[in-house]
Amino acid sequence: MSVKIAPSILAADFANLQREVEMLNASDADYIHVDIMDGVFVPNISFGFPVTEAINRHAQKPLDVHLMIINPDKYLEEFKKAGAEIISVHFEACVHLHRTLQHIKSLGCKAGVAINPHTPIEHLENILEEVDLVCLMSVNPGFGGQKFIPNTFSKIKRLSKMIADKGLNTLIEVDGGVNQSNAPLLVEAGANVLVAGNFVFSSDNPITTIKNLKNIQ
Ligand SMILES: O=C(CO)[C@@H](O)[C@H](O)COP(=O)(O)O
Repeated sequence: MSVKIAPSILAADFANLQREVEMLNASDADYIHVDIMDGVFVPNISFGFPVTEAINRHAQKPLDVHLMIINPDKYLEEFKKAGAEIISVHFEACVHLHRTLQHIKSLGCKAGVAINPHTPIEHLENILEEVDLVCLMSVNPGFGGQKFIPNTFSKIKRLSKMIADKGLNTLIEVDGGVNQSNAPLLVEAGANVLVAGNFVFSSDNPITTIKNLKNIQ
């Protein structure tokens, strides 16, 4: 299976969102990664339902919605309505993670769990069967354009083994500081979805940048 690419719309030009989404439609991107930040779980506020819905109105790729918010259960229906196909909640924000994942699936969405750089993947041992995608944060969540944290490599390898040992096909997504230098190593370690924000949108030719990431073996 070739690696899936999920450009993070957080790094797009918000004044030209339709144009940016149309660019992603024309690219090899597999998903559009949508970062929702509440200013409480993370020290930044991004955007909410109306902007997600506006992105979805133009998108021809599935929306991969990453909720960096407390109390995600309260907002799952709204994000489903706004167009989310994958909804990832943070392990650190969910007291009843099993219940939250069932809730996401009951809406017909794929259920993802995002974990912070300091959170051991071993915490997912007893929930992995319920998870469609694990989003390994390779930066502290809250901002685009940060430096990649190298402990991600060992987390990918351990998670890959855990998934294989259980006979699952859970996707491993890496999010934060992904670029052309670390991407081949991430894929080699076992990542199958790469989120890239600034690396894509700040490049001279985002379509070519996405294609180059996609062609990593
Ligand atoms: O969730 C986050 C940040 O909290 C990420 O999705 C970033 O948006 C990725 O951006 P880059 O690090 O690739 O610029």
